[in-house]
Amino acid sequence: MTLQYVPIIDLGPYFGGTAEGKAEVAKAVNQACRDIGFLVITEHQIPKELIERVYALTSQFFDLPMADKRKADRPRPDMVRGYSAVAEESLSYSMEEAAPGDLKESFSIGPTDVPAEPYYSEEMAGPHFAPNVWPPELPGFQQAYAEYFAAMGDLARSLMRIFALALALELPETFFDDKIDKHISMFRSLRYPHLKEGIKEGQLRAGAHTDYGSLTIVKPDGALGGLQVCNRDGEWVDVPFVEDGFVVNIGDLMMQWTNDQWISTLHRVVNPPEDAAGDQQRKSLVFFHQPNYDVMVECLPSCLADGEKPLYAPVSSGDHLKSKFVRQTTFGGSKVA
Ligand SMILES: O=C(O)CCC(=O)C(=O)O
Ligand SMILES: [Fe+2]
Repeated sequence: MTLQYVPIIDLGPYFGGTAEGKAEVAKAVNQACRDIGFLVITEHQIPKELIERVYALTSQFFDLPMADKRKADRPRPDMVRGYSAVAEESLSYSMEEAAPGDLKESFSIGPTDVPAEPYYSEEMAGPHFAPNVWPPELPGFQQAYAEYFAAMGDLARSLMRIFALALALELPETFFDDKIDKHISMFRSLRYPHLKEGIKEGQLRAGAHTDYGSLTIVKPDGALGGLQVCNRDGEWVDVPFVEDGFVVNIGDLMMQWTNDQWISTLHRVVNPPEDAAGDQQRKSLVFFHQPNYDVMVECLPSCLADGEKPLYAPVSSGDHLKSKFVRQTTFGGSKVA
């Protein structure tokens, strides 16, 4: 039976380290990625204290006056760093479809503590290791964000190991390790204000889109107006909110790697219901995991049945990401691509 809802999967048995425990988790993850492309994970080993610290500093940042947030403004359209205000981006643009700007503001960082080696600065590295921009006002912010980025990188590596186990018996658990050891991921905090008026026709907190990379790890809060996923029957279903859980979904690159055996699912963030009481402002912490820029993503041999052909031409992780970024930003409503 195909899962039509997002399952909740306890990673405890994987981290417990026994072969049975790992196989049990890998099996559940395989089904989730095949059927709906989303799962909620619990027992993920990320300290609650770190999540709470990042949340608190994120609130402080978004509460700053606009002029102060603008001190950490996004430097260039192809550099996803720093602050973007409400409606400056539309995720639906990345799907080649015109849509009003998303009702969210964001703050983004890329890799921190980048080594002073040519790999990170040569032409091919493009904007992937661009310097971060930080808000000058908030002590502890840079430290907390860098710690969170590192913790998410570690969790993503564990998830990629589970993916390797889930995909094929013949793939070693560490198959992806050397493809993500210089990952070009992005961590982005989001605040969706609770707007009661001025919302345009079709304007959402985040328009329907798929994510680009290998996987995404989201820490949502419980506000009304949350994340929805389009299931195999074409219905929008709510992602369950689990207090200490993370939402994980796979992105387009993982779908290509598996020749569509796993799906990068359309999702969106809806507005709160019109009669929602109180302030239903929503905050989320989103980590977009993206393999090393020079990794060629091409169909895994174990995902090809006899006589089947790869559906996608091989693409480098860096080129794939760059092609998506530029489309996502809007300036005065026109598409920059
Ligand atoms: O805020 C969320 O829960 C998810 C947002 C999202 O899907 C994205 O930014 O790609
Ligand atoms: Fe997304």
